[in-house]
Amino acid sequence: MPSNDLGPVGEKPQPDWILELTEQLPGVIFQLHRAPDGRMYFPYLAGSGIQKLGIDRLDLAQSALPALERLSEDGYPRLMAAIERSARCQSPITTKFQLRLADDRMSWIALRAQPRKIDTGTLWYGMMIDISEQMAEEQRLRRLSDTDDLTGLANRRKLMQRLDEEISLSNRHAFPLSLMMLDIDHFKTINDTWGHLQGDQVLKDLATLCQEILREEDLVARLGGEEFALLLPLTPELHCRKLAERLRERVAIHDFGIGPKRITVSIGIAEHRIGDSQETLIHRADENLYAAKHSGRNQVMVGV
Ligand SMILES: Nc1nc2c(ncn2[C@@H]2O[C@H](COP(=O)(O)OP(=O)(O)OP(=O)(O)O)[C@@H](O)[C@H]2O)c(=O)[nH]1
Repeated sequence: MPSNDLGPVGEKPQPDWILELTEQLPGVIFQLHRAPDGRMYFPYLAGSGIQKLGIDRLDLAQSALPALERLSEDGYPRLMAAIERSARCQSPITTKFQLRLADDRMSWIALRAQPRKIDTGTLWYGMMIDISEQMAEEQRLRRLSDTDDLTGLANRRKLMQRLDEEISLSNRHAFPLSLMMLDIDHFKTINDTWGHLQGDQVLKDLATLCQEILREEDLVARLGGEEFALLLPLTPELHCRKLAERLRERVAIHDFGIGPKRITVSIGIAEHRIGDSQETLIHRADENLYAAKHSGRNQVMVGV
């Protein structure tokens, strides 16, 4: 094909070996045409991925709609915005989205395409490839890096990330937000008396108790050792204090495998104030935890 020929390749005869090569590709290569009125179609489509899509390429040569209708709810506006931006700035499209394939599976698709202005609108030269496996692996690794090994709770890294998001929402919209810092009392004695394995079991059971008492949108994290943080979005201090009391009482009567009434916790609470950073909010909750420890442990403290 001459380099100055910008027309659709689907209209030109191709040698057999090109046809064979393109049909075997593990993905899809395409030309996508968009007219000034926004209508789109694929003048050229090739690759083994077309079978997985399960839409006749002759239909797609008339209109891109049957493929666009398979996009996920958030994938559709994202792709449309990418196409619009690419046409306006004549910049490449680099995006990914979820698409329903012929077997009804939602697959993650990566799309790269280069636009060219032509007389009849914009013509993209691009490729799509199924990246569902990579996305699943990425998700698995992200979960691992966000999770505390022993309890399966969120770890400090995840807490900081959520705290960042929730604080910026609260700063912007004045949504209430509360944070509890919780520490097991005399945990060293528990380890020394019952052994480290039993100590680990206490930590796991406490993680379960915390999760049972909170809502799904709350976050329980283990910060390390016997220290936990509970982040409660849309929760004012008064409500948080009631939950903290309930949790403290439940822990105090629970049998962690060493008989009931053996374990207690101290809890410090802080409510978000406009302008707070992660550090100031955590610091206030920590100060209250410290005060709870120094006032005799097995209590909830709010004051500072
Ligand atoms: N079993 C177990 N113990 C841990 C883990 N991480 C930290 N610890 C132990 O937790 C204990 C914490 O002891 P301290 O910091 O003295 O606190 P404490 O004994 O709870 O005393 P107060 O907090 O003042 O009530 C130490 O003995 C640590 O070895 C863990 O993952 N598993």
